[in-house]
Amino acid sequence: MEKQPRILVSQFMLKNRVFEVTLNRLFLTWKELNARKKRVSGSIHNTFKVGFCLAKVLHRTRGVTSGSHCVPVSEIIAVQETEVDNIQTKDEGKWQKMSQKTVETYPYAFTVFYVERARQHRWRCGNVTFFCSDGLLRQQWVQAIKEQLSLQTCRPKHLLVYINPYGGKQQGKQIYEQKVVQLFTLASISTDVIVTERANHARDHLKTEADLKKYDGIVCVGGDGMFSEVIHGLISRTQTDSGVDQNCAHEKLVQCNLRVGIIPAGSTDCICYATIGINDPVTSALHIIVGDSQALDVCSVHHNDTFLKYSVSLLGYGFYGDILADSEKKRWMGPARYDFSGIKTFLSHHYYEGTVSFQPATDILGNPRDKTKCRSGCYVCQHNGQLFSEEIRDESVEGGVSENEDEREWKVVKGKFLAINAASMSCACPRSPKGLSPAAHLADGTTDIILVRKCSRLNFLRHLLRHTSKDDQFDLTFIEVHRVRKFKFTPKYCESEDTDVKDVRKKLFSQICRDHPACSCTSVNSNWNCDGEILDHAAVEVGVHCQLIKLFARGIEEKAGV
Ligand SMILES: CCCCCCCCCCCCC/C=C/[C@@H](O)[C@H](COP(=O)(O)O)NC(=O)CCCCCCCCCCCCCCC
Ligand SMILES: Nc1ncnc2c1ncn2[C@@H]1O[C@H](COP(=O)(O)OP(=O)(O)O)[C@@H](O)[C@H]1O
Ligand SMILES: [Ca+2]
Repeated sequence: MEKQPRILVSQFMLKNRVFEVTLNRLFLTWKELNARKKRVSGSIHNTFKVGFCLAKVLHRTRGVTSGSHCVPVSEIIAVQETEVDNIQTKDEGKWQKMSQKTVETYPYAFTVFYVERARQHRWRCGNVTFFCSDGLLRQQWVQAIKEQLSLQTCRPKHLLVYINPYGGKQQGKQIYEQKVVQLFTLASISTDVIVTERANHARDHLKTEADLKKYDGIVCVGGDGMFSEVIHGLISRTQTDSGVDQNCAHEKLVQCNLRVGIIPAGSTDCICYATIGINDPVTSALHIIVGDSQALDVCSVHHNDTFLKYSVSLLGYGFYGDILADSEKKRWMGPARYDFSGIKTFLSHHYYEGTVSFQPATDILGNPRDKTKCRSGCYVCQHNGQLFSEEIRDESVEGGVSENEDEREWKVVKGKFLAINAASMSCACPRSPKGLSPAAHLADGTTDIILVRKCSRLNFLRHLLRHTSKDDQFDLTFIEVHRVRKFKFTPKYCESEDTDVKDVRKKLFSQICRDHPACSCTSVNSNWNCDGEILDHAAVEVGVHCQLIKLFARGIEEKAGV
């Protein structure tokens, strides 16, 4: 077949007007040739139904000026030849068939589907249909656009999808079928879908059974808990395949190559919200289709040299641990369980004693009190990621852990805490759009430890309320925040080798309450909330693994659509 020219320029009809349409390696543009020409009634409009109606073209695309449009090739979803006979145009608010005259004059059409930016970081699938009188010209254009799309090698072709039918409002299956399937089909993505039948089904399948070579990525439909399952399966599988022992807290873990996409259908959806800017299934599906990639830090959590869990968002002891433990009993309430347990936990006002030790990350760019935030293409993440990989290289040359790391000073904070939170990312979510640590980075190799010391209910409420306003939630005397690469927590009432938290509670409960006759405390230790899962131990050792996994995301874009 004849080789396509590098740039295609042709004239096509659109909205009954003539447009000059240009395609090069980077952009598809269309520009009205005679902008003043009056619109003829019954004209062709570029919003219409083709099979199923994806979305109205709202002319919100970046780079749109009046009569001129520009779509990056990297944001084209698909191109299709269009049957002119079946096209319905929207005119004066009503769907109408195109006039016979137009059909006869311009019987050849093709439709381009592309990403449109809407409000609050939402993406939608827009479309535009060009009409012409020459069948060969249409064929040449469709072919050329398809060729450009085939050069987008970062796009996934075959995906493994896990759906949690019980997450959030139990809508996972419906959300996937009604909002995602048609987009994947349009983008020629094939899928193997597994609807989970029990907790840890996805994790175990990934860990031992799934033939990962077959896929270009994994998609999970659910909340943060479901995402956690998927990355546990994927990280464990990658380490096993590479002979790395997860139980060794100081071992360098091997990065996972397969990207993971999250179709939000959970209760908090913090990971999706903080990496894309919104928890919206269509937006997530489009980020998967265009083949976005965002690296993510992962914390490993160990107890006495035994691996417990990984965390990518919140590791919270005290307040958020107690909320989670209480809310698990109220799953039937759906996402509202967190508000209910939140108020209950706030009123109970428990504090916990213990020691937090950490190595402050001093050699990196960024600080938890920064005003600038982690955004798409973040310089801080790139810089610190580079620094981190250089350190790792040096270590492997010398063999063993670098001296620098061991020599770094450990800070020790002892006290009574309402909450100890480690946020590896902002933890932005619909409840708090700026998150627990607004300046935290997705991929800088660090986590922000937020210590909330014992204070009055009123002061704690002030701190909580500031998560929902512009005020600085760290600018309070009882709050400390540190950016770290590693930390340890030791509860005052330590667990012995073989006992778990429940045994400790039993053992110490009587003694504590003898010491404080008026106290209403129910437990001496809290639980760790690890991305929405409860850990079995209170004493933990945590290390950050810089950019261990990758998501189908690009970080939050600086400027959203109008
Ligand atoms: C008074 C208003 C205070 C608003 C404070 C909001 C801070 C919210 C920060 C939330 C960070 C969430 C980090 C992510 C955690 C998720 O991994 C994890 C699992 O998600 P999944 O169920 O989708 O699987 N989710 C959670 O652990 C849920 C945390 C929910 C926190 C809700 C907090 C509500 C607090 C209400 C306090 C009310 C005081 C009222 C006084 C009269
Ligand atoms: N088929 C299933 N039945 C019961 N639990 C499941 C199933 N699939 C996954 N889970 C578990 O459900 C929990 C919550 O899932 P998630 O999708 O995060 O919803 P939510 O955001 O409402 O917590 C996770 O711990 C996950 O392991
Ligand atoms: Ca981080």
